[in-house]
Amino acid sequence: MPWNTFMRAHDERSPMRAGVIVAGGRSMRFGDRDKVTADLAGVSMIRRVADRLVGVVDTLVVNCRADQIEAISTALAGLDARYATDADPDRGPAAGIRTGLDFVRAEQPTVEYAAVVAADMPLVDPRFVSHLFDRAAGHDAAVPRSDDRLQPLQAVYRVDAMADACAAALSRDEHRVTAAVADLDRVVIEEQELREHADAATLTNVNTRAGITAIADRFSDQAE
Ligand SMILES: Nc1nc2c(ncn2[C@@H]2O[C@H](COP(=O)(O)OP(=O)(O)OP(=O)(O)O)[C@@H](O)[C@H]2O)c(=O)[nH]1
Ligand SMILES: [Mg+2]
Repeated sequence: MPWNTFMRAHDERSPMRAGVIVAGGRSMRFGDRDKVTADLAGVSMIRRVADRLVGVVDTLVVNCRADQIEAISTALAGLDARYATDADPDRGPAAGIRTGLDFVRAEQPTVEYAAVVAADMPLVDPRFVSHLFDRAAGHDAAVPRSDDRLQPLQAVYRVDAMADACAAALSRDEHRVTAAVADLDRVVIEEQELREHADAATLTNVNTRAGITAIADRFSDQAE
């Protein structure tokens, strides 16, 4: 069954939710092209992420470099996505998250929480993203932990708090996203809760061409 490609029907009583797809990396391990627009069983990887997110958010923002917009907007044709481009590219995912959340803060002030998802996580489970929004309520963040590692690139953040925490970390020359997360009032989603609320592959990320091949059969029902 195709994923819902329409934005979540917003309930006026609840605060708006954003989805921020972080896509500004150089895909060095992937080879000679941008992995986020690479084909994954008939559909580009970033499109697969976006199609899964739009059913659980009210607004969609893509963080990338200016030179990626043409290819990414082609991949996302028909979706109402906004673009938050890195003024200073190649400063790592924390800088990308900051760019995306600063954009939301400026352009979409009614958004309190945003799901941040890396563009290379095409198996992101929308049911889990919804759960992360529920768990973040009243806190600054809900971040999963798997194999003893925080997974800050599939997490929900209070927009102001995480934008400020990323800015503070970067100003200390600290580029790890987990350094920013450490400054937040965060809820950590441990393995058992992850198992209960997410598809087992939700955190899978693709770095290489072999990584595409390894998960392609997960999408065989949706191939054109
Ligand atoms: N905005 C921005 N996003 C980044 C940057 N580096 C990585 N990312 C994103 O963060 C996520 C995880 O990063 P990686 O898996 O290292 O991806 P990558 O850096 O493109 O790939 P490699 O060059 O192989 O490390 C991906 O969605 C990337 O697009 C960056 O410098 N700026
Ligand atoms: Mg990288």
